[in-house]
Amino acid sequence: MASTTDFDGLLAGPQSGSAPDYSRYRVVPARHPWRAVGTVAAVLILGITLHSILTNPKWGWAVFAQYFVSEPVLVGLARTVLLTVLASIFGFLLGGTLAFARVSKSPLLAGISWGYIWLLRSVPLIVLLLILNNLGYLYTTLDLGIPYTGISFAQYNLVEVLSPFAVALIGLSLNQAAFSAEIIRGGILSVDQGQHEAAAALGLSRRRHALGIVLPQAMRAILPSGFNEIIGLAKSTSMVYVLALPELFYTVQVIYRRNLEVIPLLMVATVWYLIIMSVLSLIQLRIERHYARGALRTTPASLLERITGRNSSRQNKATTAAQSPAPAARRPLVSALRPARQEGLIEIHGLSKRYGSHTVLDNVNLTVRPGEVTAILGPSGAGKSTLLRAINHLERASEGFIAIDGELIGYERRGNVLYELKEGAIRRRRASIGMVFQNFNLFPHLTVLENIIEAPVSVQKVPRAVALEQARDLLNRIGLSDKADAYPRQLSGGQQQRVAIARALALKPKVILFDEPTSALDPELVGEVLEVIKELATSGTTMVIVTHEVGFAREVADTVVFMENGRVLESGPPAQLFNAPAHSRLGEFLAKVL
Ligand SMILES: Nc1ncnc2c1ncn2[C@@H]1O[C@H](COP(=O)(O)OP(=O)(O)OP(=O)(O)O)[C@@H](O)[C@H]1O
Repeated sequence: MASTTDFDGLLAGPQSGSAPDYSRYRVVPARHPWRAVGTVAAVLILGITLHSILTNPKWGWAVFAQYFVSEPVLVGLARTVLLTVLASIFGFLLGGTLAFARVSKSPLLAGISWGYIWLLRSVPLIVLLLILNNLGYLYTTLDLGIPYTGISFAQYNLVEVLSPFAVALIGLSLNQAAFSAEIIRGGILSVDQGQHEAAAALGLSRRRHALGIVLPQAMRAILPSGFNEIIGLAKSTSMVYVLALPELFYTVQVIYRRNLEVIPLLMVATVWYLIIMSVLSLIQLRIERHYARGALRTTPASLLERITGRNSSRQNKATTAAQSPAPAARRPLVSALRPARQEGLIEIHGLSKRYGSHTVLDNVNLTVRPGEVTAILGPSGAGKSTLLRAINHLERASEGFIAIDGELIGYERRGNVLYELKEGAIRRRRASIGMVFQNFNLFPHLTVLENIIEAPVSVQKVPRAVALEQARDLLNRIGLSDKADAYPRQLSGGQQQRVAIARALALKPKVILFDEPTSALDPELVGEVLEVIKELATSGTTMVIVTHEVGFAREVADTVVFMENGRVLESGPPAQLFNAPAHSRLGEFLAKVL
């Protein structure tokens, strides 16, 4: 332990003006005597209990050994394992479908899902099993055909179809589905709203959105309670004794009723249940580790890695890669974009947006010419972000229209009639509009490269190898080649925002929308993001930037738009707006922010 004299020496350093020599101090780890006492007590109690269990002849260990791997017990065990595995698979598949139905926008699907969950959670499992077992008395045959027409393709005797195993499997699966649906729904709800918006802005299909973005992130919340359910299910299989189905518990019951060796045979069942639960717990650990990728800055070492002292996870490799030598010389960003063409004309006519009685956008009219950079300024709550999100159809207009290169957002014009587009068509159109969010909204479970290629591969169907090459090229141009395999949470805020810009550029959009791209960043990191945007501004891509960086807007924008209370109060070249504002509110705003 550091002596008083040593401690004095530590303090004396800065006071005397010279740094203390820390290398001569010895560090003594904190001691926890009560922890040691507790451990010894626990080991003692465990030892006494084990000794008593192993030496007391009444436990009947010889009988235990005789039956532990006997044929009827192993057959019963196989049935228990099979029921657990199959009912878990069917239960979670049906539960997943019910959960997605419950969060869907369709009131009918959500209502049906709610009704199923309500009913199955209310009926005790044992009652459900008995009802299913008696179904054969209610309906003697199972007809596959067209109802009420007399047309039948196949007919089965229901009593034969519903064997005890089939009844047990159906009952356990239906019961499991109701509980797992709510667990999966909880996981889905735990995924940040920004992730849904980013997936929508990239034009990902519903399927890819649900299975590729939402579910992998939801899994972290789903797994602990999900495995609880599976473990509960493995134990609930013992309830199928009401069907006289000889699974593990029923089998030992049959044996001990015959030989009256109750305790040894209950121990046979208990030890097998312990083994099943231990295997399930190990599987849970493995799966949890898989879905933890990207969620933490460093993946915790596995049990094996902790024992061997090696950490070989991909995430930690990525961190090492991040420290590798500087990559090849950086190429300019501008040449990576689509060749400057007269594309990306944005026309906004009479756009209004209301939430209830609150008017957020009020008859906005604005034209952004192709290749122009437009900065939108205004006080908080002016409606700037809402306007930007309406351009990308993340917000639906209450009135008015927006067109990009003459194509209406959200509608298709045929003659004088406007047909509202379905979600699939809206998503396809979104691919030509890039969006960069305030909070980056990178997908945390995907590496930097995977984030960038996600939309080109799944939306534009670019071959994976080509998309990877283009993504590496983009990363080089934004100076982040060495972070290709890192996860977003391993990057600084500025780096994350540069990756988010690369992700938007990967779709080669006609228009890029920036929603306060620097406001979530530390002042030190703002510069690196603004540099990338400045470079893009010379590329001829149409850009609309909502920003609070007035100096940046003055330098980069061709047009500045000033908004307040959902209206455009003034717009024009930066020199005109900043040097001679026509509207008194703009003058007041500039006086405050400059
Ligand atoms: N989903 C919503 N429901 C109800 N009101 C909303 C909703 N979204 C935005 N608003 C309201 O719309 C107004 C404009 O919001 P918006 O985010 O567009 O403002 P902003 O100009 O971008 O502000 P800031 O600079 O603070 O981000 C605000 O008063 C906000 O409370």
